[in-house]
Order: sequence, then structure tokens, then C-alpha cells
Amino acid sequence: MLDAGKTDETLLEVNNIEVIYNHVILVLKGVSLSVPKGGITALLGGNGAGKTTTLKAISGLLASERGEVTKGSIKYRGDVIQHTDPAETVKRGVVQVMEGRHCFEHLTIEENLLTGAYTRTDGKGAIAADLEMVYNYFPRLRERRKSQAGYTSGGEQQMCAIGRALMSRPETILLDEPSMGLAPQLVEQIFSIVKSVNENEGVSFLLAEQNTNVALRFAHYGYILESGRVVMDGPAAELRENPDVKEFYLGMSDEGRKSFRDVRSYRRRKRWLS
Ligand SMILES: Nc1ncnc2c1ncn2[C@@H]1O[C@H](COP(=O)(O)OP(=O)(O)OP(=O)(O)O)[C@@H](O)[C@H]1O
Repeated sequence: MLDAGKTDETLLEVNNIEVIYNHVILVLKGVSLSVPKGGITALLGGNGAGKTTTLKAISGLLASERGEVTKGSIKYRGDVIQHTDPAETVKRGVVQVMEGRHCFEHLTIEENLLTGAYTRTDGKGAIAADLEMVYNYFPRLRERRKSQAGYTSGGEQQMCAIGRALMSRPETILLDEPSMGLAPQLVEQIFSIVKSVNENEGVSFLLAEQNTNVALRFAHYGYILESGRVVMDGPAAELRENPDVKEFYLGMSDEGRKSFRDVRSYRRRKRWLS
């Protein structure tokens, strides 16, 4: 596919965007981030922080939810894309894997994977080679290729959703909450495969995750969103060592593990965000 390895070249630039749903609900209040070619960038934050909204703003899927980017800009390879049709964004090489997997339940795993290649014009041979590539990353999908997707497990459906995205030969994958509802061992396995795809195929990832712990172990850089604003960003290794990140997102502090509901943490959290 593409040259592997994180580079200094910026692919995606989100600059101070504001997103409003239904003309009145202000959800993103000036979010900026950038995704380098060949990197895994994590977008972290709790429920309702605005992670999915940010991904949908990039992929052009907000309009179908009555959402709109009302300020700021989104550029891919220097071109403004925030008002671009989602299919056009896919052609540019940016594809989103939606939260909750969204496989076609009545199609087999293999048919699902092939739907990912529908925009391609490079012939059956190239598509067959990429199907083989997907099966090499996800041997489980090869075993289940004739099974109806609706009858496969949550983990297999997540693999299928990522595999389908790979079938479009993307340059960048926007991956929404891959850990959702999966057992820790499976989460670990899926993140390891994401990392291999990143390293071997050069695919860049913007990864929205609530699971800060696992995301910061696999990502190069992270942004933390709270109530529609980026409150902190930095190299993943630095964020993992940051005392506030440890306390609020990794459930650890100098005094031991802490719960989100801890009163003192909650007050400090408020101060930190104000
Ligand atoms: N279609 C919509 N119409 C109105 N409000 C919405 C819509 N979609 C999301 N929101 C609101 O926008 C805010 C951010 O939601 P979003 O889904 O982007 O957060 P998130 O960080 O991805 O959280 P989660 O992990 O729970 O999905 C929430 O308050 C949510 O209720």
C-alpha cells in the first residue's frame, strides 16, 4: 500500500472547529488537531465529550444527523474538506469505521469485506490481493468468511468493519471506539493488528477511544477532549505519565487507584477544566 512509518508530513488538519446539531446544540467548541502521515493519533475522552462528532465532521457524515461545522476548517492534504460529500472523502483516502461495527448482517463476512472495495477501479486481481492481505491480518475472518455477519461475535464484527475499511485502500482510517463492548484480551488483539497495519501498510489512524489506557499504549500522540474542547495533548508516552491523566483517565494517583466519583478528584477535575 503506502510507505510505512510515522512522518512529519501532516495529512489531516482540524482547525478550531465548532459543530452545532439541529441549529442550536453547540457540541464542539473550537477543536483543533492534526494527524501526521503514518501515525496513530488518539482522540480520548469520556461519554459525550465529542469524539464521534469530530470524526463525523471529518468524514462528512454530520449532515445526515442535522449537524454542521459552523466555524473553523478541516483540511486534508491542504484541501478544505468540511463541506465535501462523504463518498468524495473516501475517494481522497479517508474512511471512517463507525462505532458499533455496522456490518451488513445478512451478508457473509467476505461479502461485507468486498463492499469496502466498491469505489475501486483497479480490477479484480488487486481486490483479491487486498482480500488476502485482510485475511492475513485477521486470520479469524478467513475462518469465518462464509458466515453471515449477523451471527458472528462482536470481536469478529469489529475485525470485519476494520477489514472492510482496508478494502478501500485508505490512506487514513477514522476508527471510532474499537474497544466498545469487547473483552480486554480481544481489545489488545485488535489494537495490535491496528498497529501492524499502521507499521506495515503505512495507514494513518485517528482513533477515538474511551479506553485511555490501551489507546495511549498503541498511539503515538493523543488529544483529550472534554465537553467539546481539547483540554490536553501531547506524545502518548508523556500523557501516560501525566499526573492528571493518570488520576482522571487511568484511575491511578500517587495515593493509589481512584474512582471518577471521588469527590476530591471531581473538584480538581472541575478546576482543571475551568
Ligand atoms: N445527532 C445529534 N443531535 C443532537 N445532539 C447530538 C447528536 N449526536 C451527538 N449529540 C450530542 O453531542 C455530544 C457529543 O456526542 P459524541 O457522540 O460526539 O460524543 P463521544 O465523545 O463520541 O461520546 P460516546 O463515546 O458516548 O459516543 C453529546 O452531548 C451528544 O448528546
